[in-house]
Amino acid sequence: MLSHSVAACANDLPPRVLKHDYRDAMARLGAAVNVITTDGPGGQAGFTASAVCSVTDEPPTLLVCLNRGASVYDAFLANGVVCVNVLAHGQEALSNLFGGKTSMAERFAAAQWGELATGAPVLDGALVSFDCRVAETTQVGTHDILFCEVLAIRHGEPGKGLMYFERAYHGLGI
Ligand SMILES: NC(=O)c1ccc[n+]([C@@H]2O[C@H](COP(=O)([O-])OP(=O)(O)OC[C@H]3O[C@@H](n4cnc5c(N)ncnc54)[C@H](O)[C@@H]3O)[C@@H](O)[C@H]2O)c1
Ligand SMILES: Cc1cc2c(cc1C)N(C[C@H](O)[C@H](O)[C@H](O)COP(=O)(O)O)c1[nH]c(=O)[nH]c(=O)c1N2
Repeated sequence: MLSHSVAACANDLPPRVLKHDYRDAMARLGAAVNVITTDGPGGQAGFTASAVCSVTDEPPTLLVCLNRGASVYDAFLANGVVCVNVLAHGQEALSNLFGGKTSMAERFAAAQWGELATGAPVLDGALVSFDCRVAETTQVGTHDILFCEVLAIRHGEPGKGLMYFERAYHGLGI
């Protein structure tokens, strides 16, 4: 009962945060940079994502937020498989290529790729890659949240991670 009235109260609050203020604030929430790939009946596609995190280890599941306006959206929807390739420091150019407005051919020509269980492209030189099937999808605002069940993992060479913080890339770690 209490939680119901709290929720009703929360729904009555007026929206106070503008989009650009939200983005300015989010710029301070540092995150790892990943290239998310897919392949299958919808074709090969990939995009850069920082909105990625672990959900549960039983079953091993991570989430990826994908803007429905992205050119890659239809391919991801049709294929139902993804590979989350965690970028290493030094792969900034690849992040920018997969970050938009370049053709898929140009994006994939810039690196070497393998595959694991699903056929989604696995990036040579990634710190680690998670090969997944999309178990569930939820829509929130402009984005789909893909809940991705991990079917196989490939570890790359250890090295510095690539972080995105204050709208710039930074190396992190050893
Ligand atoms: N989650 C996302 O979709 C996301 C995250 C990072 C960057 N981007 C893309 O890269 C561009 C450059 O980003 P930037 O960090 O240099 O500057 P920015 O001012 O556009 O974004 C600052 C921060 O806001 C968040 N953000 C940006 N666009 C978002 C969106 N559409 N939905 C949810 N969160 C969003 C991210 O955390 C981002 O790091 C953005 O305009 C956007 O197109 C998208
Ligand atoms: C560092 C960084 C981080 C992100 C992005 C960009 C960059 C540079 N982009 C944007 C995304 O990569 C871009 O929109 C896609 O490549 C699709 O662009 P096209 O529509 O194909 O031009 C992005 N998009 C998204 O849907 N979810 C995300 O988490 C992120 N994160």
